[in-house]
Amino acid sequence: MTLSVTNLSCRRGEAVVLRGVRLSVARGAALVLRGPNGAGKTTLLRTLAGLTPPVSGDVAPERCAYAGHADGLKAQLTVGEALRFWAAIFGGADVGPAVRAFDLEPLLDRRAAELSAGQKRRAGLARLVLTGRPVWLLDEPTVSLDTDNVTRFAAAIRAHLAGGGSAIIATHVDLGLTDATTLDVGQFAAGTATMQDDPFAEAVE
Ligand SMILES: Nc1ncnc2c1ncn2[C@@H]1O[C@H](COP(=O)(O)OP(=O)(O)OP(=O)(O)O)[C@@H](O)[C@H]1O
Repeated sequence: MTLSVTNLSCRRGEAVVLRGVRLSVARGAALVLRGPNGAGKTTLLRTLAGLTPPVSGDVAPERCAYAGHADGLKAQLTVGEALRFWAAIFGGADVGPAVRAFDLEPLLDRRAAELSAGQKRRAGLARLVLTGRPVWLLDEPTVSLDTDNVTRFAAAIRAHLAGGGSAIIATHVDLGLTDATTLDVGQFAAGTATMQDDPFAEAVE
């Protein structure tokens, strides 16, 4: 099993958004999070990524690579500089596979500040490949991508899965991951609970 959590409760600000989350994703598998706007998909992914401490339960952020709504690029760095920086941070991986997976060769000398939204997104998603981490946490990753690049990104996910990785994805776009299982996040809704109501809250304050 690549990632398994039980009895995870998640907060957003002072609100407890999700309670009793149970999920697992195996090597080579993808899990697609479902639920309407506000259900808690981003909250769950941020908690799994270690960006927001869980109210209760354990996560393993060191095994995860997160791609959220922001691309995480420094405006003044070129795409090549950003990729080499990330590669150095995550253990010195060759940037070639990431460049090829996201068709970044023509953009390597361009500063992030001068990229289109979709170009920024491709450069940001390339970081996933460079991390070498087994679990990709993806929050609406295809925003700003054109059709060809959605296809390219879906191929990158499939390659990651084929290599024994896994992915947990919040997406409203069909990525063609026919074997993916789905998880309805709404079943874990915590109602109107706040941190003050939660007996575990002090443990993470
Ligand atoms: N910074 C914040 N502080 C407090 N509450 C927040 C904050 N951001 C979001 N929320 C609330 O947390 C709940 C869960 O939001 P979340 O972003 O996880 O939903 P989502 O399922 O990802 O929605 P969407 O499909 O719109 O992206 C919502 O009720 C939302 O209003």
